[in-house]
Amino acid sequence: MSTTTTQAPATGRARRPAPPGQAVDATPAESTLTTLRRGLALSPRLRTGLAGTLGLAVLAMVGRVAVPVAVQQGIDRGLRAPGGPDLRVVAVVAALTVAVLAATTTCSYLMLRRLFTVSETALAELRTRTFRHVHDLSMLHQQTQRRGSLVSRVTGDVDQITQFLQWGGVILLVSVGQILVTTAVMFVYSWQLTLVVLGAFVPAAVVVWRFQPRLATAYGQVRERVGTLLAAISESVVGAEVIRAYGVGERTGERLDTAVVAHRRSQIRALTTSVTSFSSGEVAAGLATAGVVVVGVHLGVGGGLTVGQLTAFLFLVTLFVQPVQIATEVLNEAQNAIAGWRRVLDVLDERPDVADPGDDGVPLPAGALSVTFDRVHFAYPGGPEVLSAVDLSVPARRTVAVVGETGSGKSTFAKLLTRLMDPTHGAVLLSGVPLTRATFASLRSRVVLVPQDGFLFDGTVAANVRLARPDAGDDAITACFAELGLADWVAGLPAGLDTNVGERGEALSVGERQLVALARAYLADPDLLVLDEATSAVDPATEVRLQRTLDAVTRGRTTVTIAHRLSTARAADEVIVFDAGRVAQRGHHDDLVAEPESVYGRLYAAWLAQTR
Ligand SMILES: Nc1ncnc2c1ncn2[C@@H]1O[C@H](COP(=O)(O)OP(=O)(O)OP(=O)(O)O)[C@@H](O)[C@H]1O
Repeated sequence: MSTTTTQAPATGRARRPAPPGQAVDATPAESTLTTLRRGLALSPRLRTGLAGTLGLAVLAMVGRVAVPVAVQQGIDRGLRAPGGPDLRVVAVVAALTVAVLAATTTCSYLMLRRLFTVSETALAELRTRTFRHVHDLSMLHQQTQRRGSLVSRVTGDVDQITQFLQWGGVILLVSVGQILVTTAVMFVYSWQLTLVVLGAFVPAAVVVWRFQPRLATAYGQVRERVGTLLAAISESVVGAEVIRAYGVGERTGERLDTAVVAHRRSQIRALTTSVTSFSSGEVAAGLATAGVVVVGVHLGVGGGLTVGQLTAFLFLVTLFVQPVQIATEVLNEAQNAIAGWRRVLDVLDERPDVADPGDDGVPLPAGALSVTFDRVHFAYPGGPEVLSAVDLSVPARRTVAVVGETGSGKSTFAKLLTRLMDPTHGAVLLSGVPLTRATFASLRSRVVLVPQDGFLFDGTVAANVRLARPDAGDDAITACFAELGLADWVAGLPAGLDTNVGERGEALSVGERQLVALARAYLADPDLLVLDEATSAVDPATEVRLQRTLDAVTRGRTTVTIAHRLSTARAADEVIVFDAGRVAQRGHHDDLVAEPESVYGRLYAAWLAQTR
């Protein structure tokens, strides 16, 4: 039976999702419009009240056009009135202009407020959704070299969309409004001059249009390089200790330098392309103004245009040219945002490695859980098989130790057992329920994995333990430490339960971190506990304390321990020995050591020699 997950793509659109484990950096070529359509479909809130916002943008623009119209009316009907200058008309025109400007300023304020609120809300949702999805992709997708790339999608790429929608989007809306209103007023004054202006911009429009695909490619590369740069930075920060210890700062620095240079080059390439496209707008602006002066004077001489109308038209040309140039620039910036959007959408399209069966799922049966591996095979994406035909069962309440040489498949076994990954073939069952059918809510509350490094979050000891049961009060947490025989250890901490453990728990020793992680598992009260024993040496006192705590935590529940210390294997009800991805032996420690030539016999002899 194949248990490979087949969940529909997150965006629910027709494009074929990438299979689990496939690189998300392989951004397929896709047109700007397709990306926009996909993006808007995924964030429908962005379209909320768009017509109203556009309406407000157009109204806001009326204010700007009011000035040239007022100048024309002031000159033709006031200063150059047929019966001599009429200052009353000038005063009325001025008062009306002030009123129109006040009304349009209000429209402009309302438009900006709507735009900011809608875009911030929609993009906050997109960021949260992307983050959750990246989290769901866990195990197979979040491999070190790609973490920077994934992080850049949730941060930089979403920021790029936000910046564009808020500033570029506003400017684009305002510009489009200004172009529309100005064109209409220009037509009223002179359709011939309006055609001259529009004609001057036709070649520029063609250039901008033709440059869009090139810009899309150039900015696509920029966004990808930002991801590579973040990956290089995150690796050098996370691995700072090793880098210093081995004096390999220069080599790591070189990787960073290469990423910085590649980013700079792609950015320059994108900007050069955008400047070429932008310059065509400059040329068109010059042509339009010159054309209006020449044709306007010609029309004026023929009596087809008054001085006031020509003056107003020249104002209007400026009002038309300015937003056209700005819109060209914004369109270029839009390509950067669209490239970011495409990367965010691509990540959302990736199928999670494992998916919650949701309403089709069933809760795990009550009580301690039994474990069955039914001919389980597993291979990491693109790699060889690391677990082959694993067939085993562990009765409920049994304590089992899993041992084997490094790389024999023990951690892979633990990840399959806790459904951090699904087998390539075969099935894992808990009390007869295939894990692929167990609801996440039931699985995550009944099965707990304590990883080797006992990861702690920045916060107090109590807050870290409380992660297992958010409603647990300090009394319950104190009682939990007491039941584990750790009351005196907690009392010895600088601020007891309120002691801060620091980032990743680094203010505590490795052994102490394990104690907190075990208390967390104990409070969760799981029915199946999977422990990855710490390999790092802890001092003898902590080791004794850890062992006592472990005994208390595992009592009465099914426990599978990835055992690095064979003292743990010796104390287990049964030992399962892995060798090159297969179960080589299983039985009680005493029976297994009776065969000194077996895998376990050799492991035990090596361990004894090392501990002596
Ligand atoms: N994320 C991964 N991608 C590709 N291959 C992996 C990955 N994780 C582990 N492997 C490979 O799978 C095999 C089994 O690894 P696993 O971590 O299960 O071994 P292990 O017995 O737990 O080793 P150790 O005792 O050192 O922790 C190894 O050959 C390892 O290289």
